[in-house]
Amino acid sequence: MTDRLRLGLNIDHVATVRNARGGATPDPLRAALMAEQAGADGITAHLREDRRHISDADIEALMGALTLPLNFEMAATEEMQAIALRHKPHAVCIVPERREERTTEGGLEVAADDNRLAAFIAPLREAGCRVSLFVAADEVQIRAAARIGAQVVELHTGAYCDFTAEGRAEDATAELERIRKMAALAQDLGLEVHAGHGLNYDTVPPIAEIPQVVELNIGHFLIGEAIFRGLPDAMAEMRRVMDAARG
Ligand SMILES: CC(=O)[C@@H](O)[C@H](O)COP(=O)(O)O
Ligand SMILES: NCC(=O)COP(=O)(O)O
Repeated sequence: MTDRLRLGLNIDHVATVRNARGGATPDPLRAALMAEQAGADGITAHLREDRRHISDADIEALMGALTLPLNFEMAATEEMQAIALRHKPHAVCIVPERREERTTEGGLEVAADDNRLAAFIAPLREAGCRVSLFVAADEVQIRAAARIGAQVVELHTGAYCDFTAEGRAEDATAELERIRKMAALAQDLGLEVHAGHGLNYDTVPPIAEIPQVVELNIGHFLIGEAIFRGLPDAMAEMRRVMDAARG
């Protein structure tokens, strides 16, 4: 078996359920602590500008209670940079955000914004946060990420997952091939390679087989599965699927 593929659990949508009623339950911290016990390798939480799910208090609570590394997802704004520098999480992942989007739609446009992003990530890296950029499987973006000093790229698997769900097998295969090629390029450029968005038990195996990919961040699907089979069991099945694919 090649190196163990890490599983980061994204707990955003525990907060989505909580916020549906504006109360305190279900608590994303409880899910994170349960995931720790269930063998997660990390926790991912996305503090969106509109706070539609994860709140500032959630991040405070996670930082105070987690023993697992926190991967703090954030937009490239001064507000989020200040929050990240205050907490100094293990990792930050810079993601594009548009208020009107239902979920993250595309990857970060690094090349078109490289000078600003280079200056934006420098203090985060100097504060000891591992800096990841959430990008499409696109050579221009991967090369720009390496150029501006990111340590990690997280490859956006949303298009691949959407094509698969829509039965567009040829498009899914083509996107998967792009992801494979960009994972190899990213590693050649000295970047650590992660992948995430929209992954489920069916779409994970081909991604898990990519040798350069060392971490998957999975949230929406696993939180949904947890409704029916409980979080530990849902995660155990994903672990089994990942390990089986990794060989
Ligand atoms: C970047 C990414 O794909 C997710 O980690 C992100 O959190 C998606 O946004 P929502 O969780 O708001 O759907
Ligand atoms: N960066 C991807 C992530 O954290 C989880 O995305 P999803 O599984 O909720 O789509």
